[in-house]
Amino acid sequence: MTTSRYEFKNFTARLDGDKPDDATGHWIDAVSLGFHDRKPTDATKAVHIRRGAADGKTMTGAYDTRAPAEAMPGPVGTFVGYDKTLNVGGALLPAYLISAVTVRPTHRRNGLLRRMMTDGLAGAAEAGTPIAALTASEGTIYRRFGFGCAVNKKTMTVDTTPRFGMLVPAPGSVEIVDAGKLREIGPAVFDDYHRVQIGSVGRQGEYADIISGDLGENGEPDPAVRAAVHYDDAGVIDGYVSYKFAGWGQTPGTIDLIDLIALNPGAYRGLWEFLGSIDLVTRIKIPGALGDDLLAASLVDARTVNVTEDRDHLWLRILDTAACLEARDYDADGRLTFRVDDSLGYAAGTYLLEVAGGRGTVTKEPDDAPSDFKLDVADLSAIYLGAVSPLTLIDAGRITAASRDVATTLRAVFAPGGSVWCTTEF
Ligand SMILES: CC(=O)SCCNC(=O)CCNC(=O)[C@H](O)C(C)(C)COP(=O)(O)OP(=O)(O)OC[C@H]1O[C@@H](n2cnc3c(N)ncnc32)[C@H](O)[C@@H]1OP(=O)(O)O
Repeated sequence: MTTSRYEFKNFTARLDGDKPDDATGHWIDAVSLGFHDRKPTDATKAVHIRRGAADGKTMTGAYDTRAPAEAMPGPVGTFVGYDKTLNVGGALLPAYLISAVTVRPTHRRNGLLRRMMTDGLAGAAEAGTPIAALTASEGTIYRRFGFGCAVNKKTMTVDTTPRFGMLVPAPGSVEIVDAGKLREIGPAVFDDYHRVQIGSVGRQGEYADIISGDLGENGEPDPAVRAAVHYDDAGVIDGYVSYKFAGWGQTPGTIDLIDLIALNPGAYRGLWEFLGSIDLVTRIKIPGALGDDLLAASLVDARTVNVTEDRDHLWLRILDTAACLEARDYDADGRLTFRVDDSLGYAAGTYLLEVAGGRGTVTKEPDDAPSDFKLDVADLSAIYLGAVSPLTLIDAGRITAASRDVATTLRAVFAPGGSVWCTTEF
């Protein structure tokens, strides 16, 4: 495996007048090829470039220096990295987000992903970013780079026939608003939500366009997008929903949820009460639902909620063990020593975590110091937010614990202070 025939270039997306410049246009074509999407028009590419400008994305392209003249122009490998924040419970931690990873089928398994990933992680570590994050197209790719799945998501359908109803009426009220209003309301509500929701990842600028219907799947505005907001008892907006009728061709009548953000459980229940009240529709499809079953617990008939898929969503990769462990809050005190393996080196070592009064202090110990746990950085990353129980990973043979006592202490110390959920797709 060699990457010597390839040239790697980093750049930011650029427009040349109304069109993407050649490098950017070809790079976007390569990404659409990799994900089997339709080739976007120059106008669509320009919309995405303008909308994404504020996210500070660095695009990487891998170019074949031996490409024949007939070959599709542009990179044969693509990769994007940019900086956002991750709510780790008690803090918004700077996070390096990775996305748009593709390698052309004719160049796969030559080490291009490995090269782009290791370069990207090296840059993030050098910049002092303590953690990296991604969502994966397949579950088998990223563990080798130190990523562990920390948050799952559920795809659900909800039956809103008369069986649907809340056990306890929600507080506040709901109003339908013009979807365009979400362009301002949406990001403001999300910012408040991001500050309190463990597992939440800061969103790309394009979200404002998507939830307001300004940017549909084909890059054009989507007039089918509708919106409602929830007001608390004091009349303050504390949640919104963006949704779309799936069309008269669908039986039963169906609404596809685009986004639902609620700052508290009352707003969440209120928005669901509203969705359940929409006439001519008896099914709501949700692409990524709260993992803790709040909806089912709120309903008269929990069987109206059908989980059609429950799978990995947010993958994390700790780059700085001490910074990550000291950043989050803890609900239980404890004194635990971890021996962390990391094939790329960043998080490796033996660390003592001492938790008192909700805060953790980390001391780096000699590598051969005795430890309570031996684990790979992928598994430390998986249990970090608390949604994945360390006991499960111990039983799976992924974490070695010195005793059951230290294992139960670890579970108590790492238990999250609330639900852990990530609604950001990236
Ligand atoms: C964050 C995201 O963007 S997720 C989207 C990922 N992209 C896609 O799914 C699009 C379609 N697939 C592709 O474009 C490519 O097949 C990629 C990007 C997944 C892999 O790119 P490649 O250049 O072939 O990977 P590369 O040769 O660097 O392989 C690196 C390692 O990953 C392994 N690997 C690569 N792809 C896969 C896979 N699909 N499943 C399991 N292992 C894989 C390789 O075996 C290799 O293992 P090793 O180094 O431990 O021996």
